[in-house]
Amino acid sequence: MRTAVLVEPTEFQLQDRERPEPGPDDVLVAIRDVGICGSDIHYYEHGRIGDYVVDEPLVLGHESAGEVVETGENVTGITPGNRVTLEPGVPCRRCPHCKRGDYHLCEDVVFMATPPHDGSFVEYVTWPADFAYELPETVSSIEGALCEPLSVGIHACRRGDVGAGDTVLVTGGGPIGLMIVEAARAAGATNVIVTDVVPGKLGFARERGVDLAVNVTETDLEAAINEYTDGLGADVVIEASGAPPSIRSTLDVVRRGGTVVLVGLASEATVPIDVLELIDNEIDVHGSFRYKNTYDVAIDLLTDGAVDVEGIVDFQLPLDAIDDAFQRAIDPDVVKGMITIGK
Ligand SMILES: NC(=O)C1=CN([C@@H]2O[C@H](COP(=O)(O)OP(=O)(O)OC[C@H]3O[C@@H](n4cnc5c(N)ncnc54)[C@H](O)[C@@H]3O)[C@@H](O)[C@H]2O)C=CC1
Ligand SMILES: CC(=O)[C@H](N)C(=O)O
Repeated sequence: MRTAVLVEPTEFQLQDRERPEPGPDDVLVAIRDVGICGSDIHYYEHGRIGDYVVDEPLVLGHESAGEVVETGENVTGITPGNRVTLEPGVPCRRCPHCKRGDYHLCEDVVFMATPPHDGSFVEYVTWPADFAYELPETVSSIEGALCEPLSVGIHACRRGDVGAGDTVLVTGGGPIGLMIVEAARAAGATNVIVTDVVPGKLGFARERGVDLAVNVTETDLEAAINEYTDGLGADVVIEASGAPPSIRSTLDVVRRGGTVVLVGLASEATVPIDVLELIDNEIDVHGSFRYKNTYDVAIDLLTDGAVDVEGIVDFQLPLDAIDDAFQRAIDPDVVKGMITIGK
């Protein structure tokens, strides 16, 4: 089967690998669509993300959907021919985190495209059947693949307890920021504001109907939010850029008693914050890591037409053109590239 392998930073090799056999609890999936995530681009360009180092050839890709072609003997409920989306992180199911329901915090998780585990830029993947979710006819394979970043958005909104009537500020208008916007609206937020530093990203966020888009290189964010909220501040601020100045600014723009959710992975390990400001204003600060129990919700939201994920896709290219696809995806104006396999 054709497999795109990152053999060195910025170098993919298309290899022919043996098709895997599903285990008794697995499904064998013919992969159709895979999104290119920011983490894939980071591994492609730099060969590492923090402590995760690509020191062996690695298959990237973890936002994937496809069609079941075979099932293991214990699998019920999914049959060949079903279209599915794959939740890319499979936990150990036995550790204290898994047992208390926080399976996304499992330290032994097998997460696609995170060294040393291969991902889904490949024709076939075997995956535990309970981490494969059937897609209804009305949900496309691309939408299925994008259940992954949408899940990041849903989880972040849950962490921020986003609810009806909230004013939500999302800092960073990349794919994750835009998925947070979708999830926040679906949760009932009535005012959604996005910041960025790239004019094209802000223009795109405006086209997608955000209530306010702020270029923080030109506009004082605190003043803009004060004006927009009559001096109150945003109910929930969800940081999705990872830029230290943006992380620092969250406490200046959240209302007293509000919530800050940190999603963006800071490019610096230490970002100073004013602890007294945090205490005096009784601000809740939450980290948000990946997601748990979001795939069914993501599919329901897509089925109901409550979110738009396909609209963030800039281009689709076949697996053979993966080099071109990554070169295009690096452009800061590009939001989401997709690889199409097996069509
Ligand atoms: N916590 C988690 O579970 C996850 C975290 N992430 C992280 O979330 C962040 C966003 O992911 P993507 O959207 O894929 O990344 P991205 O790099 O495509 O988007 C980030 C956006 O932030 C903008 N930006 C840069 N500096 C800014 C500033 N000072 N103020 C406002 N915007 C600024 C960029 O122009 C870009 O549009 C990344 O740090 C990524 O590593 C991604 C997935 C899961
Ligand atoms: C950090 C990422 O972008 C990636 N989606 C992951 O969850 O590891």
